[in-house]
Amino acid sequence: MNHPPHPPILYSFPDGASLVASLADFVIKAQKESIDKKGRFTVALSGGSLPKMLGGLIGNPAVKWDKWHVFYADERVVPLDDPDSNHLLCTETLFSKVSIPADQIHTIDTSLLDDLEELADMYEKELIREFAQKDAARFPVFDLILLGMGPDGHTASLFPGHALLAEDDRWIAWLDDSPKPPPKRITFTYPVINHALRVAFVASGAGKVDMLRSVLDEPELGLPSSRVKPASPGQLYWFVDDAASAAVQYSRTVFKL
Ligand SMILES: O=C1O[C@H](COP(=O)(O)O)[C@@H](O)[C@H](O)[C@H]1O
Repeated sequence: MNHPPHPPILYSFPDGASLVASLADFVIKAQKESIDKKGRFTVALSGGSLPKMLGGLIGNPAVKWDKWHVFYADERVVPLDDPDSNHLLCTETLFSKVSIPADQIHTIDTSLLDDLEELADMYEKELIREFAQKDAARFPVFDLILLGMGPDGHTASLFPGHALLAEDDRWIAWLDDSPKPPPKRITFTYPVINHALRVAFVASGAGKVDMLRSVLDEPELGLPSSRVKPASPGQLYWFVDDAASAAVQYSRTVFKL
């Protein structure tokens, strides 16, 4: 049975290098716990600035890439070789440099279907195949979901004021009116995000300073990133740099493994 969410844990680092290194340590620890328990590590990635923040994992012998099962928290519905594709970005930044078995990278294959609803259904069925029988849960329980936060407070493809913020049934949703281009997108819903064991936001730079303060200090605004509240035993983490957290009042923690 799930319980109310624990408060988020905020880790703020003086520079990008220490953020990248500590995020790698955190992911490796999560990976080890998951593999020790279940023999695999299920992780969802975002696009935007997130993939390059995983650079500390590349070439690290502690990472068991063959045990990784990778999904997308969201995807832009463009050809897979389009510069806007989250899959292309993750492939160029990470997958091409590590050895995750190809059938364990769960792409949202935008070339297969034109209809957004069918595409969302197809990906939902893929998640159901991977999780439902194994975990017998109403919603999948990811070991780790890695999210970014846009300057407007959006996360995955869940945007301020959008009707999808209220979606409480589907695992995967679609939209054709994203305020940030490209307009057509596929996204995890909150029930999926909030059932994960660990959710980690990664945000850096002064461009995020106002939004990070609003998300952490003014949850009553209901911004999309504030609505990420994994139910206990799940835990929400924020990995940020001091430039992004400069205006935050929320209590700080120095990350040490
Ligand atoms: O459009 C998107 O934006 C968010 C945030 O991107 P960032 O560059 O500000 O980190 C990203 O997490 C999401 O995957 C992407 O589709």
